Amino acid sequence: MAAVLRRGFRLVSFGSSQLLCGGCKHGRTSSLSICSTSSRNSSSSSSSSSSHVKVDLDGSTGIAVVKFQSSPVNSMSLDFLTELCISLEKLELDRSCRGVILTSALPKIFSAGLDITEMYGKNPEHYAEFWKSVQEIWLKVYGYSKIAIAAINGSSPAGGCLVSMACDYRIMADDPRYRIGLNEAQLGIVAPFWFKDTMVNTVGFRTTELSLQFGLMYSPSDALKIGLVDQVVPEENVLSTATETITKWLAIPDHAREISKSMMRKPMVDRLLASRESDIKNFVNFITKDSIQKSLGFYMNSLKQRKA
Ligand SMILES: CC/C=C\CCC/C=C/C(=O)SCCNC(=O)CCNC(=O)[C@H](O)C(C)(C)COP(=O)(O)OP(=O)(O)OC[C@H]1O[C@@H](n2cnc3c(N)ncnc32)[C@H](O)[C@@H]1OP(=O)(O)O
Repeated sequence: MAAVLRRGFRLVSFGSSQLLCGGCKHGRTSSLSICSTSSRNSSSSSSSSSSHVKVDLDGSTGIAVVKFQSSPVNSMSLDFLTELCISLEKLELDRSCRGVILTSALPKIFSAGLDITEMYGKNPEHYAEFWKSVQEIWLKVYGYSKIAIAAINGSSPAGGCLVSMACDYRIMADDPRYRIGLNEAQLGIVAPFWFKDTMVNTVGFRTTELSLQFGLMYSPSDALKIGLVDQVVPEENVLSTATETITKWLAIPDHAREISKSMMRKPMVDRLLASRESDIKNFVNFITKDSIQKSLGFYMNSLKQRKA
């Protein structure tokens, strides 16, 4: 079975089989396969690209670089989340991959977080499908069996911060214009319990309490002080530092690292798995409220006006 799955990965970059993405069941795989390309060379390195995500796997080191390439700001739309989840799932099934680096192909932005247009002016069914895909990306990254390092080469608010925190280690570019944090409160929305718990497990209770209530965004140096990121390096060194870092992690026997990680993270993964439906209902009830839609509308307009 594993061999079949691996062959599927080689031949069809974003495979049409649900088997290939057992943890990412949006039922959206076939439409995404249309725009993807892939190639593999003799040393079993490979590249694949879809509209939102590019993957380069170096077969000699076992390191895959997963680049977000969703212009203009890598906002996490349903399609983005689906493609990212499928890419990570395939790498998880690929025995030649031992760790992934998540980074951005765009300048100045790691990810603008969840795509606000997916949460505004749509119907409840759409919100439920979207939220399921948000849950899935968190479940995939937080529970990832392989090493996951975030190379944060730009701003990373809200959902972008969540995905970074779900990784094993975070390296951020030292540009003082960049910001990272869970700023949901500033949009008039509330980070759900699993965003909160991920932050508590990263920076501790008190810092999370202040961060969530104020919707605080941190500069790289402040993020380093509170432990939201593990290292701050010059922007041009972010990817090379991530590669050096992952190489150190690769020196640990996979099974020992993986079981240790699971021991730390499984209770939180299980908590969301046990309450997925109620969490979706809660999100849909919340996001469909007139007052919340109004807040999101104001926020979207303020983003546009800031530019004008
Ligand atoms: C019960 C639980 C309930 C709810 C839980 C919900 C949890 C939500 C999590 C989230 O992730 S919400 C999203 C939070 N994200 C943000 O607040 C980021 C907002 N964006 C920015 O701050 C900036 O855009 C930036 C990312 C710093 C980039 O700045 P820059 O100056 O480079 O670009 P610009 O602002 O001009 O934006 C370009 C373009 O992109 C649109 N945009 C930006 N962010 C988003 C987004 N998150 N979703 C959708 N669209 C976004 C922006 O409006 C511009 O559009 P335009 O070109 O059409 O004007």
